Amino acid sequence: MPPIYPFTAIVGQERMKRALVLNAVDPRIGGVLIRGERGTAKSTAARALAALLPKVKVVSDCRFGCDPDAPATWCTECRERAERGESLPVSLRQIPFINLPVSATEDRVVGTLDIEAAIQRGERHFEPGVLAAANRGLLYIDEVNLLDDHVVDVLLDAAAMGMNIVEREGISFTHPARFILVGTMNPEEGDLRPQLLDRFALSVEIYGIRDARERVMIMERNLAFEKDPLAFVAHWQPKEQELSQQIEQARKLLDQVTYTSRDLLSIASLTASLQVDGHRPDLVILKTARAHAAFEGRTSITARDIALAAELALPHRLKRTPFQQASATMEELAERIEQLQGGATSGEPREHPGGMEEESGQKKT
Ligand SMILES: Nc1ncnc2c1ncn2[C@@H]1O[C@H](COP(=O)(O)OP(=O)(O)OP(=O)(O)O)[C@@H](O)[C@H]1O
Repeated sequence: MPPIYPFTAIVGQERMKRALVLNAVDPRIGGVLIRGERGTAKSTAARALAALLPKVKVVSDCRFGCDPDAPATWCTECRERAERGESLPVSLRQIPFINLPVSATEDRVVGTLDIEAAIQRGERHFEPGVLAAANRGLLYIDEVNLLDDHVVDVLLDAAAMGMNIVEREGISFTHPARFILVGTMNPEEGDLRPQLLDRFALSVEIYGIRDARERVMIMERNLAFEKDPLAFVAHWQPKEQELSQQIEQARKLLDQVTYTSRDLLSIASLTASLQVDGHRPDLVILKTARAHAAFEGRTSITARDIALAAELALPHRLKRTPFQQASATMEELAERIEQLQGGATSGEPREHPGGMEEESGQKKT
């Protein structure tokens, strides 16, 4: 594999980096949509993140990279092998980075069942698609707004469920499809339908950096990388290692992160006052705030975690009137949340267990 430009060598673009890292801490957050200018390190950051993430344990000869420690998520083939009493070989694998082409069809994404083989020979043949290749990795969809709406719908459904179920003529095949979803788009080339927009958990608006010194730094680093990629990668390796370990620690801590009823009330008051649609944003803010607390090595969330999460979860969900600016700044959001924290005095805060599933009825995917 050719050397990859390191994540930690990307200059600025902190909000995009934060959204990506928090999805890596908890892929159940549900992905990030990066909207904005070309040439702003979107694909560089996504590819670099996949390269630095810790290796994962897989069933070595499984086409879907099933997790040997999570039998409930196994594909149809691993399940059948286990039922036959076969022991499944285990190895470590680098997480895959999958780039979805904009011309992708539904079959290419979900995979195909060979019905003729089933009818003529009684055999089940499943040709894996992009969802299989992306399992436990990072799925990058460049120009998601130009992809067929139905394909986006199928992708987002699988991402939310964490599995891909293909059914045809009474035959079905299931495999896990848990991945970090990263979509990008240039709004000048058309927007996503609001229904699809809302199903991306987080969003980030990205612009070219205006500061001349930072632009110089971008040139210098890219020239150094082009001149001697291996030396450049080696130079950044300690920082990459540090971030990788921080993400790994955060993943372990995540289920222990608690929140109080006051935190929930802060989130609810914020989303209610901004009149966002539905309840998805509330859940996304909570999950993201927990991932941020875990990333900083804490086991309870603070108003700042909620503010940082809201900054990522709300921009694409704020309703615009013709005369309104949709982008609430970080400071405005933080101010709102701090006010809400101060005002939420009804009853004593109650500790909740780390898992939000009990509270929201949401299942881990
Ligand atoms: N902030 C940055 N720090 C370091 N390098 C950067 C930065 N922004 C852009 N670059 C460099 O600029 C080039 C273009 O970046 P990249 O291909 O990631 O852009 P992109 O946002 O994915 O654009 P497109 O949508 O056109 O593919 C790369 O060589 C990348 O390393």
